[in-house]
Order: sequence, then C-alpha cells, then structure tokens
Amino acid sequence: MTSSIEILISAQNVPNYAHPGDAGADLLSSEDLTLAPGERRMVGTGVSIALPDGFVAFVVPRSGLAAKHGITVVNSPGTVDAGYRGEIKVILLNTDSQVPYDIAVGDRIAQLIVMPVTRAVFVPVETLPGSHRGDGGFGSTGYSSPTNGNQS
Ligand SMILES: O=c1ccn([C@H]2C[C@H](O)[C@@H](COP(=O)(O)OP(=O)(O)OP(=O)(O)O)O2)c(=O)[nH]1
Ligand SMILES: [Mg+2]
Repeated sequence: MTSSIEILISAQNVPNYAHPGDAGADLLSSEDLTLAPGERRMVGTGVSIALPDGFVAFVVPRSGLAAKHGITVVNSPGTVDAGYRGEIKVILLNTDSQVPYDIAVGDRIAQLIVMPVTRAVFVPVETLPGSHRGDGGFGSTGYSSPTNGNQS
C-alpha cells in the first residue's frame, strides 16, 4: 500500500501521477524551446513546493524520453531540498548528436519522486570497523553471472 503525504504547492501545472502506485509525478515544461543536438538547458516547470522537514524530492528522467529521443536529466537525480522554495528546474540534455528535440509548454519533461530522508551525524574516527566487502568496489566482484564460475 503506497503511503502519501500532503505537500503545499504553487504551480501552473500540478505534477500528476499517471497511474496509482507510480513513484514519479510528471513535471511539465513551462517553456517552449528546442534542445539542439548535444545541448544542455535549464528548463522551468512553474512548480514550487514546501516539502516537510525530513523529506527530499528527486528530479529524475523519463525513460521514454531517454529511450526514444536521448533526452536525459544531467544531474539525475536532481535534489530538491526540503527548505527550497524556488521554482523546480530541470537540467535537460539532448544526448543525440544529430536530432534536435522540441519541447512545448505542458510537455512532460521529467518526474519528481518524493522520499523520506535521514540526515547523518558524522562521527570522525581513526579506524573504521571492518566489513565483509572491505574496500573492494568498482567491479571487484566481476561482471558475468556469479554462478558460472567466471568472475572476470
Ligand atoms: O534538478 C534540480 C536540482 C536542484 N534544484 C533546486 C532545489 C535544490 O534545493 C536547489 C539546490 O540544489 P543542489 O544542492 O543540488 O545544488 P547546489 O549546486 O549545491 O546549489 P546550492 O549551493 O544552492 O545548494 O536547487 C532544482 O530545482 N532542480
Ligand atoms: Mg547544495
């Protein structure tokens, strides 16, 4: 069962969840523009929100735009802090090297995911406690299926 919270919003177009249970509510462009091949642009949404303390909103790409047109969000996930009251902007990138992409007012350009967030109290120490993984990372476990014995 999906939980929900009320979020105060000031918006020309309120973000909408396309289906019950969707994690992302679609953000609409407040501008007409064309993204040239390879162009990066900060695009307005006309949306400002007042997130309750203890929540964050992430601006993330739409998979359809990415798969069909190579349009992505450069800083994905874009972080909207609880205290931010400005307009949510989407930093779009046209990754296609040849085809421009037209955006009209009202087009769904990205989606917003609201999540609870935990703040850390960082405690500096000389030595960290050990762990099974240790400092292995960046492909240390290999790439093929771990069941076929080939760890390369
Ligand atoms: O995709 C994004 C990312 C951020 N923001 C807004 C909300 C966020 O709270 C604020 C600052 O974002 P962030 O902390 O990622 O950017 P910064 O470069 O660290 O800026 P600042 O110094 O203002 O924190 O900008 C957006 O509207 N869209
Ligand atoms: Mg910041």
